[in-house]
Amino acid sequence: MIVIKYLSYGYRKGQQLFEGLNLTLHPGKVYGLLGRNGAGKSSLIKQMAGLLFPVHGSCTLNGREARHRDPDMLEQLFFIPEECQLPPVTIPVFLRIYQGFYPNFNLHQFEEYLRIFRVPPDSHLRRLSFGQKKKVYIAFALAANTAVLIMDEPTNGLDIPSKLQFRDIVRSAGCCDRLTIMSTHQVKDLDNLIDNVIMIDQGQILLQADKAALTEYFSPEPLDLEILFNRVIDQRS
Ligand SMILES: Nc1ncnc2c1ncn2[C@@H]1O[C@H](COP(=O)(O)OP(=O)(O)OP(=O)(O)O)[C@@H](O)[C@H]1O
Repeated sequence: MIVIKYLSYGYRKGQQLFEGLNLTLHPGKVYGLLGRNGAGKSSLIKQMAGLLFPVHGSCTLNGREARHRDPDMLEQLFFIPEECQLPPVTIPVFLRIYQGFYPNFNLHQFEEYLRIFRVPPDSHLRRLSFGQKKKVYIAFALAANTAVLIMDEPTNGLDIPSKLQFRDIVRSAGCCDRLTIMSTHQVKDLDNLIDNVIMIDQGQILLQADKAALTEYFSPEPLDLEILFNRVIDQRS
């Protein structure tokens, strides 16, 4: 569970991005963090990953302060940044170095995800394109089977077929108690993966709701997250 309580944060003194933010995320759910460019999505999920620290308030992962980045917490947390930096080694060497950090890592799953993404498993990471590197990172992250998986704009840099493969892989990797949160400003890319929607703008949470509840609310009209998102944002402008 991720619990954010009264979190305030700003990059510069006197300029608050978040002020008194509260949010609780539960295991077993896939959260979509939606917001336009500059809304604060990356900053919020970096707080969850312990990469930015609250000025006031707290952010805890399963009861531990994220900012402490305890080894016990880190082996159950995977964060995929928007731009993935990977060491200049082959995939087998990468695996030898990193898989030991994740006790639930599953090699068979990793190989299967690479196969679906069409990345040769013996590739040298230095020779892969931006999108191919991102696929290796995503495959590794899902195969790590951590309790918490945080992805920042995971579909950025993926071409259209790869976005479909991404959706298939995330769906097939879904396990009952993993908490997944994905940020995006491209709502359509993640629409049918998400089961809870969080919309933020200018550092504030505009809406948090289960997609099932939203679907029922909008029934008999089909729920279109992109239209809802634009409507919520328009009301603020
Ligand atoms: N390192 C930084 N130093 C100063 N300001 C920053 C820094 N990183 C982000 N910001 C500012 O914080 C605000 C939120 O940025 P953030 O990257 O969290 O937004 P975002 O919703 O992830 O945007 P995008 O969709 O473009 O990735 C923006 O106004 C941005 O200019």
